[in-house]
Formats: sequence, C-alpha cells, structure tokens
Amino acid sequence: MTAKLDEKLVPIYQDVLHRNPGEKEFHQAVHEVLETLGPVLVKYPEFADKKIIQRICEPERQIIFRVPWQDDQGEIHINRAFRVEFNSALGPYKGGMRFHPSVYLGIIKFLGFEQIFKNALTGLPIGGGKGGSDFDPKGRSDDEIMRFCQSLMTELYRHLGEYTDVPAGDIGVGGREIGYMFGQYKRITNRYESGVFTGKGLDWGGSRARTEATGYGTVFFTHEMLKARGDSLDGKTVVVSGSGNVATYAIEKCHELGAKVIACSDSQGIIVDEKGIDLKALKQIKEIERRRISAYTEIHKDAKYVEGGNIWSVPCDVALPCATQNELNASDAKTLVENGCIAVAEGANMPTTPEGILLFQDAKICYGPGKAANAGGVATSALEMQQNASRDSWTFDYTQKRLEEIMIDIHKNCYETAAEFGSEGNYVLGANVNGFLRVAKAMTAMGVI
Ligand SMILES: NC(=O)C1=CN([C@@H]2O[C@H](COP(=O)(O)OP(=O)(O)OC[C@H]3O[C@@H](n4cnc5c(N)ncnc54)[C@H](OP(=O)(O)O)[C@@H]3O)[C@@H](O)[C@H]2O)C=CC1
Ligand SMILES: N=C(CCC(=O)O)C(=O)O
Repeated sequence: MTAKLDEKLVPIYQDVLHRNPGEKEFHQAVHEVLETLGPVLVKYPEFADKKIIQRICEPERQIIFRVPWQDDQGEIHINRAFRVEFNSALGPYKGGMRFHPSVYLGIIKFLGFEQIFKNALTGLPIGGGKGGSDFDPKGRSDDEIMRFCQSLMTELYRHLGEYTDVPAGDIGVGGREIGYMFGQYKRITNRYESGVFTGKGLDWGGSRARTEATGYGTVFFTHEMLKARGDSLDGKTVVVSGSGNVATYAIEKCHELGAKVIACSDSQGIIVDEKGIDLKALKQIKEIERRRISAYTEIHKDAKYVEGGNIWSVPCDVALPCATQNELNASDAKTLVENGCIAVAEGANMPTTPEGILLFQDAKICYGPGKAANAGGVATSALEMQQNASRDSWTFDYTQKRLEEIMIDIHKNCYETAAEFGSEGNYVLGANVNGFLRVAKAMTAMGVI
C-alpha cells in the first residue's frame, strides 16, 4: 500500500491483516478507507472509544457453502458460493452477486466492504453485503445457468429476505440469473416477496432504468465533477473499459451528453472506433449474441481490434474503468495523464490500484472513486425496493430523474465533506468520510451489537 496510516489506525489495519490472511483485495479496500479516517477520529474521539472502525472491518456474518450442479451432458460439477453480510446499521444487507472463476472470500469481502460506504452515500436505507461464486457462466447454456442458480438458491434462500438481505447483479449476473434465483426463492418459500432481489425483469417487478443505472450514474457523477471545475462532458473524447452492463450504459449516457466514446474492451482485447462506438452493434454482440468484442469489426470494418490490447494507451479526455478491480495501474495512470486525461470516474469496483490513485491525485485531475461514482446501480436497486414495497411501478423518466438527483447529491456531499476536512477536491476522502460518518452514527445509537 502507498499512503501512510494515522498511527491510531495502524493496529486496526494490522489486526485486519492478521484475521484475514491472504485476502489482498479486502486488505486493499480497508487500507483505502483507513488512509482517510485519521482526521475523523480527531473530530469524533467517541468513535475510537466505541471501536466503531474495528467493528466495521469485521463482517457481521460470512456464509460459505457448496453448490453441486449437473451440466447438459450429465456431468456433476461442484462450485463454492459466498454471501458476506457485512453491515446492517443503515438497513438490510444490500449488494450484488458475482459469478466469476476468480471469486474467493477475499473478493467478496472487498466488494462487501466497499458496499457499506457506497450504500450509505446514497442516503437510502440499505446496509452493505455481497455474494457470489467461483462458477464461470461463460459458454454455459441457459439450462446449465438455471440449474446452477437453483442449486445455489436452495442453500442461500434461508439467509435472504426483503428486510434481511437483498442480492442483485454484478459481474456474470444479469437479469437472466436474477430470474432463476428469484424463481427458486419463490418456489421454496411460497412467498411472492418482490423486494428480496433487485435487477428483476420489467415483467415481474423490476424497476425501469435499473439496467441502465450504474453506467448512467457513473456518467452523471463525471459530469458533476467536470461542472465543479467549470467544464462539461460535451465534446469530450472518452475511453470505457469493459463492455458489459456498466460499460454499455456508460457509453450510452456519454453519447447522450455530447461526448464521444472511441474505445471499449473485454477480457480478450480492445476495440477502437474513432467515429465513436456504435452502441446498437455493441448491444447486439454482447447482450443478444453474448459474443467477444472482436465481433464488432465484422460490422465496422474500419474499427480496430487489438487482441490483449491495453485500453488505457488510447488517448482520451475522460477514462471510465467499468470492468473489474485493479485493471488500471500506476503505469496506466501515468499514460492517461500524459495523454491529457482530465477526469477518471470508476464504474467498476476498485479498478484503480493504490499507486494509480496517488498518481491521479498528484496530477490534480478529477478522480471519482467507485463507492461514489458507481453508486447509481445500488441506489436504483433501493428505488426498486421502494416500488415493490408500494406495489407501484414508476416511469423510466421519473426513475432516471431520481437517479440523477441522487448522483448530484452524492457528488455534493463528497465535495463538501472533502472541503470540511481540509482536502478540497479529494473525492476519495469525501466519499469515505461521508459514508463512514453515516454508518458510525447509526452504529453508535444501536449499542455494542
Ligand atoms: N452491475 C451493477 O449493478 C454494478 C456493477 N459494478 C461493478 O462494475 C464492474 C462491471 O460489472 P458489470 O458490468 O455488472 O459486469 P458484466 O459481467 O456485465 O461485465 C463485466 C465486463 O468486464 C469484463 N471483465 C470482467 N472480468 C475481467 C477481467 N478479470 N479482466 C478484464 N475484463 C474483465 C468483462 O469481459 P468478459 O465478458 O470478456 O469477461 C465484461 O466486459 C464490476 O467491477 C462490478 O463490480 C458496480 C456497481 C453496480
Ligand atoms: N453490484 C452492485 C449493485 C448492487 C445492488 O444493486 O444491490 C454494486 O453496487 O457493486
């Protein structure tokens, strides 16, 4: 790690390392928050007496279980799944499910820890949690995905509920997977509990604008950062990593706001289209045909595909990492800044390494951390829960307007908190401290639980 910790926080971090050996992504997420909490303990010494930080760093519950399932050829497979119910001070545990072969407990705990503060920043009544599995959905048939989701839910259902723990999507988990998990939950419990999952389909309780929300919200946040400096997204050249749910709708909102996205990626390579990414083609390839991004050049012959290419080598004004953690390192950050990049906003969770963050901050460019910039997804999930609870269904425009207002508020609160603590423009400190204070005050009120 790079930035130094306040001496009062060093033993807390050492204890996290001791209790959670080998979970390097979780260590990274904790360190990034602890780096900014020194001044908070000066202003609120009572939080040290109540051991609030130590309690937040220890999940309330960690569930690990086996998921056996059969493929279309009848072969049996065994995967491991997780649900980390991290913190319920502000509401039921709320966070996605990630299906990816790289998933292990340390990944879920980093995601769940980030989720605590992200959910707090929305100002909505949701706690922090996360789950997932090392199951790889790539290349699997719909029936295999269904059988896996049913087997996973047969174990997990007992821990879920609209007032207890509410999963949603993340890498490898979209509307299809949510549908199969919700269906099995309903079958086992014999309850139509709409609010137990978010990201549901529009035909069965989903919220309009939820599919678009994370990507849209990241762009709204970017726009706010630029506006705070008297600038805007209009006319800017943008590079977006990933080509999944978050990336697709970040591209869509960039184009709506007058920017031009010229590159995006998947885990195999990057495409560069100087005329601007054709979103219709991208959605057809990724959402409908579930193919590799390389197929884009079959439609647009003058676009360029680079197998294994580094998307951060493409010169741009704005960079939106929307793929996965630690995808943007110090060398990438240096290249972006040298090429004239003036703003980075994280659609993905923890995509920039600690060294990359420091480089962006030293360069004094706009840098929006994921817990603030990508909170639009979970915020709209909370709006889906509101609609479900009131047996209502809002219009797209009304829901998008609520989302935009929430993102404007998150930016304002982060900006003002950073200034209050003497670090104007430091959105990492602003997001961490503003989110932490919301959780800490609730935990203090609820006693030592
Ligand atoms: N969905 C949501 O509501 C929210 C998601 N996020 C975060 O946004 C990011 C993207 O999630 P989402 O769009 O939902 O997921 P998707 O599965 O829809 O898309 C993930 C994208 O990232 C790429 N990717 C995944 N893993 C890697 C890797 N190890 N190396 C390179 N590329 C990779 C995928 O490429 P390929 O297809 O080749 O694997 C794909 O293009 C994640 O960090 C997630 O945690 C944050 C807030 C909300
Ligand atoms: N994957 C998500 C969305 C979580 C949710 O909508 O509950 C995230 O905020 O990282």
